[in-house]
Amino acid sequence: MTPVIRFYSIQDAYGEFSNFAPYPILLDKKRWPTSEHYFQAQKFLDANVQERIRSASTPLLAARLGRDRKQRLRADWESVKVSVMRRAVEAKFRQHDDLAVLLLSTADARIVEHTDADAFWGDAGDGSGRNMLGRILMDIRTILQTERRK
Ligand SMILES: Nc1nc(O)c(N)c(N[C@@H]2O[C@H](COP(=O)(O)O)[C@@H](O)[C@H]2O)n1
Repeated sequence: MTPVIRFYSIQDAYGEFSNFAPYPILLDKKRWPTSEHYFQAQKFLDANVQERIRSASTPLLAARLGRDRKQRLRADWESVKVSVMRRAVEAKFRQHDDLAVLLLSTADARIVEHTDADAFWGDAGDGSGRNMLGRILMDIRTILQTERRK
């Protein structure tokens, strides 16, 4: 049977896979404290709002700012959010080799963001969620496996 790796809290096993884990990334010529900061900031086209989110002191605060609907969400967000997440997560694993090694160590395990707080990026707690973050992680793992086999 395929093993399953469930992650969520950054304090627990495989917490490094969470976007809240403290692994800065360089993207769009800027340094982002976490992939969560980058993802949340891309919801907005206003450079000032993006900058406020980039400067947030914690990923939780960045997420709160990104979820604040007083700010106007970019019109195409629903159609671009998965590719934005993929870009952020790929940057994180390419820019931190220790993370790439950890991801590769999971071999062919199914990776699941396990939380009842999120039915899109996570599994909704009962497996009914889409687990999009887990899927992105597994896609990036496949790319890294292929590259490192060459
Ligand atoms: N720590 C945490 N708390 C929540 O309430 C969550 N929903 C998640 N999931 C992560 O949230 C990010 C997406 O946020 P949006 O709801 O799209 O603004 C993404 O990083 C999920 O992995 N995490």
